[in-house]
Amino acid sequence: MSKLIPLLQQVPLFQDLTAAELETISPLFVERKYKKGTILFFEGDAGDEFFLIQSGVVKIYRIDNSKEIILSLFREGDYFGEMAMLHKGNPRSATAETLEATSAYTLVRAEFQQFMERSPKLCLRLLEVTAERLRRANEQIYDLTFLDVRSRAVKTIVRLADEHGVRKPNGTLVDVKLTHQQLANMIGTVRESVTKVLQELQEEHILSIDKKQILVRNIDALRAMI
Ligand SMILES: Nc1ncnc2c1ncn2[C@@H]1O[C@@H]2COP(=O)(O)O[C@H]2[C@H]1O
Repeated sequence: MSKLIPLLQQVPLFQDLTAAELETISPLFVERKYKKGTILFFEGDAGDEFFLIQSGVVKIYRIDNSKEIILSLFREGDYFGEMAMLHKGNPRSATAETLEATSAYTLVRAEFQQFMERSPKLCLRLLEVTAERLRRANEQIYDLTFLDVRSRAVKTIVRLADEHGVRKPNGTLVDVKLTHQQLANMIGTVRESVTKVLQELQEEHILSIDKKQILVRNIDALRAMI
């Protein structure tokens, strides 16, 4: 059995495929390894590959005049690059860059489309994830329009804890190393404002930071703020 099959079985997108379908699709993926800081593709590139992360972290962002907004962070079991692939001729909607050494499986458009044509369940799962990402993008628009920096920072940290958190005896550790600048690029503000909010939250004993990793000590207090 291919070593990819256990990963595919854990990814909601592929979880309805039969054992035979998994056996057919798994050899079509190509395993790739990337160093930290590798650009996988740029916004605007032509794209015909789908990426499934085996390990590591990838940031999805847009940049304008050296100002960056991070749209999402993806980790093991997450996929990206499906948008340009679904519609031939659509360019990449954002840039993808590894935040850590990353291992991913890639699949070319023709193979993926063949599978979509054969598997309505795969299409439904793809729609579910796309709808969830749209819901989150709507929330980001709302937050950027109506919330102040502290509320946006709190929401971002709660989301990081929910999506990248590892339970520890003294709280939830966000399992991604992020600089204040990268957090600012997720929140849509400047580094100085993030430093100020993080300082306040540390003084309130809600979180602590060690080697660029956030440990949320009181997630309930953080949730109560949003
Ligand atoms: N707002 C977003 N939230 C989550 N993922 C996104 C968002 N925008 C783009 N992406 C992902 O980033 C990828 C960039 O390349 P694609 O447009 O091919 O496919 C895109 C999606 O997989």
